[in-house]
Amino acid sequence: MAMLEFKNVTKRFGGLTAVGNVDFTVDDDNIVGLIGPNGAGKTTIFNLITGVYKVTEGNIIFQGNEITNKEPYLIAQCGITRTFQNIRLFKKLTVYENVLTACHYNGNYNIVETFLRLPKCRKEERKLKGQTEELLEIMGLMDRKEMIADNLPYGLQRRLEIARALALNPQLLLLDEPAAGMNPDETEQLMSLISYIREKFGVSVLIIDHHMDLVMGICEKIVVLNFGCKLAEGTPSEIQGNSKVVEAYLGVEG
Ligand SMILES: Nc1ncnc2c1ncn2[C@@H]1O[C@H](COP(=O)(O)OP(=O)(O)OP(=O)(O)O)[C@@H](O)[C@H]1O
Repeated sequence: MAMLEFKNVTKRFGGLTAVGNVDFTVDDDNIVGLIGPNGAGKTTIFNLITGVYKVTEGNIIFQGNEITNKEPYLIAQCGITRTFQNIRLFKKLTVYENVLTACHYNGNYNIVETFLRLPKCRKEERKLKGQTEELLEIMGLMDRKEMIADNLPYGLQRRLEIARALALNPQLLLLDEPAAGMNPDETEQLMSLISYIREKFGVSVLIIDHHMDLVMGICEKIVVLNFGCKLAEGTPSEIQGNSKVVEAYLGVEG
């Protein structure tokens, strides 16, 4: 069974069809790429999956359950988390605090236990601090843990955002242009990291990116959008050899 089924989904903004009757699936343990020219509807699809935008027509099914038009916090609770094209962090908090606050979402203690500093609360706090350090280690951020997030180099801010998304223990991670602004070396390191994250956390990943080497290098499947419609779907080699895709991206000689 597919982890995520995006079934004949349409999103209209007034007269503009941003996503028109698009369908695709994301299987367990898969990395799927969503590519297409600017304005093709990629981020709108992320906003529909996460409940930020309401679907006009169609259905979104996650692990067999209908999540169409549910509230974003309920969808996050189901196990879908995301990063954003324009990075969203607590800019004035440290790197460590950014991840710890996200880990607290999974904390299993209440306000009374916290106030009274009961043993259960102290044990939970130790567990969350351990989780935070493990995530910082994996993301290569441990040596910057006391740095204010806003002062981190751009590429590391993107890694920090992924760490925060992973702190919520997702089953499906949505990454919106994680390599934006990165140089080729950083992009290559990020590719290895995303593959490692899939193995380590057993998550599926849906990724939007314009770096073709990244998308072609790590995805099992690629979905290509153009003007809100699905133009093609297939393995990286199928997509690279698809004449419609080459035409949409590169244009044809007149
Ligand atoms: N809230 C909104 N209101 C009106 N139109 C919107 C809204 N959000 C997106 N759109 C429109 O929907 C279309 C698809 O936009 P979207 O941001 O999904 O494209 P994209 O493929 O992610 O592009 P990019 O690669 O530039 O980020 C665009 O024409 C955009 O202007």
